[in-house]
Amino acid sequence: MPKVLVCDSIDSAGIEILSQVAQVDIKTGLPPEELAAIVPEYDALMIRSGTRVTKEIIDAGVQLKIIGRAGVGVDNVDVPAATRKGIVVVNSPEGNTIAAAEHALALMLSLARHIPDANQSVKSGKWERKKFVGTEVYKKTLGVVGLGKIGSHVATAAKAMGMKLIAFDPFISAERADRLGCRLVDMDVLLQEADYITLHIPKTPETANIINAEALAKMKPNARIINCARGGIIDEAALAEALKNGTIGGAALDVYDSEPLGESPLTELGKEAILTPHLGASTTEAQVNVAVDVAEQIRDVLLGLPARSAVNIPGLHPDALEQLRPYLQLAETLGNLVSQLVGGRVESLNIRLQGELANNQSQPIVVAALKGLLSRALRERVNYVNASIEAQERGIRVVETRDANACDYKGSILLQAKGQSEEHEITGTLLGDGEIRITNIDGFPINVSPNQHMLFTRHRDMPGIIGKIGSLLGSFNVNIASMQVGRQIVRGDAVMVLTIDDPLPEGILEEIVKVSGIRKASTVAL
Ligand SMILES: NC(=O)C1=CN([C@@H]2O[C@H](COP(=O)(O)OP(=O)(O)OC[C@H]3O[C@@H](n4cnc5c(N)ncnc54)[C@H](O)[C@@H]3O)[C@@H](O)[C@H]2O)C=CC1
Ligand SMILES: O=C(O)C(=O)COP(=O)(O)O
Repeated sequence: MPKVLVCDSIDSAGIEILSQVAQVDIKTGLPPEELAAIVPEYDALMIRSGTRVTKEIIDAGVQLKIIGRAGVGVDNVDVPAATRKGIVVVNSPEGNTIAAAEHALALMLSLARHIPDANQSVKSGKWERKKFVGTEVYKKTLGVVGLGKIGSHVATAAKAMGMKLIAFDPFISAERADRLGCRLVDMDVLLQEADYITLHIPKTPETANIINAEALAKMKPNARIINCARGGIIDEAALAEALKNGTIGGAALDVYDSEPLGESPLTELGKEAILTPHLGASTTEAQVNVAVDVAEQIRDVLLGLPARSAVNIPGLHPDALEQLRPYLQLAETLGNLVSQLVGGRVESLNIRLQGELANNQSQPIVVAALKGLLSRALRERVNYVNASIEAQERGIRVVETRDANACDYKGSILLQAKGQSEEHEITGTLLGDGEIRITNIDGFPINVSPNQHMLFTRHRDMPGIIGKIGSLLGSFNVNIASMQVGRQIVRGDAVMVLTIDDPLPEGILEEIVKVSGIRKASTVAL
């Protein structure tokens, strides 16, 4: 039974799903050295933001197949290191959207009405109505940085409260912003015009410290900023200084550069700063959503099925993936076949998607073909996660073309692989029942259902040659399952594909090429 290590607090609904297919160990709050010591036993890790999955942990995780992040941000996982090792990283892109958006809104209103400090004051026996006079958000301008899932929900709710909306997000269209009632502006305009700024961007090298001393200096003196996205997007020292100096009016933070926050100038501030301990996703509903979403994906991957929200595999909607799955198998088989025909190192691969496939998303098909191409050299070490990187590192030039008018079949894939001394081309399609058919080899039409053991020959089309090969195989006790010949012109060049029941015995290939008219023979094993 596979083993899953749950490293952070996960809702029991997720644990139940995992327990159906795996032994589940729950060990939260492990120091990195202890995690590194036990990770070799595990097939899967399930984490939240509390665990850092570094390259060291990934290297130690020799059995790891999947890392599941029960939430959105995967900045605590070394995704490139996982990809390099062929480990799938999945998250739950939508499970906590509402929770995070509502927390940002709660923080905005808390800043506007000083709720945390007023609550503290009443609990300490005081009645300070004058001290806690607030401001309305109605008709104020909210600047949304990052108009993705969470930012959009915040924008919709803020619109309903009568706020004016501006947004900065270089990756979304003005039409989408328009539909949300937002005016897209550049960052400087947003900093200068907003009364409230709310951050909903991932932490990346571009967004690190995007709110620094210079940005804070551009904000209105009474402006307030909310960070419910990631620590490190705001320069915390510069923010503490700006709040102390009155450069800006207030800040509410849920996330920090280093968590738990510990000693920080932020904790010494008054009612102008509101701090929560990374609670954005901490609602009962969101925790059930993310736990179920990620546990299902871990279960599926452990059962050999694809994950719906892998961050390091070409993404496809599950329905689209289901539709494409037979073609992925076809591409992988053709990749494997063509690499064996080429023999040595493949230097370039041309992938042509034909017929109805030409209008499809090609990336998963390309990855599948590369997986097949590399499987002879890398065996089970290559998978859908690392095939592209492995191909890139081996210097394989990949060219992708499309031909919607190639209409011999509904959809077909042509692979053309070039090695140092040989170049081969193979086309395949799917029959109605999803069965794979090879329809062309090196320009010769053929109709072969690929088999575990095959023999390919290139020969001159002349009387007697097929019989000679048949008797030769018979003399080595090789049973032929099927035989197909393809030629372009009578008595010209031809190809022959034999599917056989067992691997060819040693020495027989040498005998086959001695037969008059045979130019070349090679075996292929799937
Ligand atoms: N506090 C908490 O507990 C939670 C925090 N989060 C964090 O919230 C953030 C946003 O999450 P989602 O809305 O689900 O992500 P999303 O991917 O739907 O949206 C992110 C948006 O940021 C935009 N963006 C990326 N780089 C940008 C840049 N340099 N400048 C401006 N915009 C940029 C993207 O175009 C996208 O529209 C993530 O960092 C996530 O980790 C998410 C859930 C809970
Ligand atoms: O989903 C996210 O990105 C979050 O930040 C939530 O973090 P958490 O799962 O609550 O540790």
